[in-house]
Amino acid sequence: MTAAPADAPALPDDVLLRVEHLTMRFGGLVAVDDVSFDVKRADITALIGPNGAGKTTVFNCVTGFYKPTVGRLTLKKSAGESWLLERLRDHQIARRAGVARTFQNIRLFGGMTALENLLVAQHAPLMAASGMTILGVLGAPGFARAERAAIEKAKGWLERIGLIERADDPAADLPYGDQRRLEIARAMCTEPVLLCLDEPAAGLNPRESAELNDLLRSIRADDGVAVLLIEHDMSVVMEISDHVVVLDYGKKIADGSPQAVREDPKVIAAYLGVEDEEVEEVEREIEAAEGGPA
Ligand SMILES: Nc1ncnc2c1ncn2[C@@H]1O[C@H](COP(=O)(O)OP(=O)(O)OP(=O)(O)O)[C@@H](O)[C@H]1O
Repeated sequence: MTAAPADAPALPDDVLLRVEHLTMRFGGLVAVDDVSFDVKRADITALIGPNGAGKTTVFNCVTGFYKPTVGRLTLKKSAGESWLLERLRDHQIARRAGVARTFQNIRLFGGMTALENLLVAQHAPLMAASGMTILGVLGAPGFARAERAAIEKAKGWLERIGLIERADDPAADLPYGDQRRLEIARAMCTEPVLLCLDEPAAGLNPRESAELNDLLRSIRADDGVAVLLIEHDMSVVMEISDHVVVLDYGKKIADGSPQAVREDPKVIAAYLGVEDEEVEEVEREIEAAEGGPA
């Protein structure tokens, strides 16, 4: 592992997370190879690429599930101060640095109600209000206040995701798309600065996909929370992302606006599965289709 610098560097105002030279090796396999990119505040950044490109591994490094073999992950803490995520344990990244995540497969507590799932997410502030004592839980006015605030917050999120009528239903009884949005609401109840979503649109029908897009847009606009998502559904990526980072065989091959990335011959080649020497040919075909070189 590379030595981390003595001090976390200050990031430009508009940058929330800076990934620098991220490399992750599993034995002889280089799953992520010298990848660098920025996630800006209140932007939706999509991480895309063919199967096995290294997207989940980048996610796992940002959220602390893996310690990078090499690289620096700087997350802005407050004006002039930053966290170095590679130095923190995963629970510290979630609780102290404010990075929340969801997984490819839904991980709600299926037997608990929708409301209870959102209350569980607020366990940490509730326990802090109890002073970590049973007397605190039973009698302290501070705990009662914190509990009321937690319920209000949970109800507010159920309203936002259109599930207030189903607050008392077990999470497992909800349709798939509702479970996805509930999971995102649960992550948002931890008040993150960065929300990491692993394939949030997977398995959704077009209506559920549109509801997800609306929710993510409102998180960007109303909560000012930056979103980093892995997504295979290009209609979701192109519709809601501000910034797209493309990986292929562990390396970054493109980084820019959805429009720029969509027209990048290297990206098209990666998705079509053509060899490196065929990229120029793809480039010529795109130019021809667009009526000649730009
Ligand atoms: N824990 C691990 N041990 C060994 N190899 C791993 C591990 N995790 C991932 N890999 C390998 O690293 C490479 C990148 O995998 P990763 O899951 O990050 O790709 P991905 O882009 O998320 O793929 P997908 O779109 O299929 O989910 C793959 O070759 C994978 O087999």
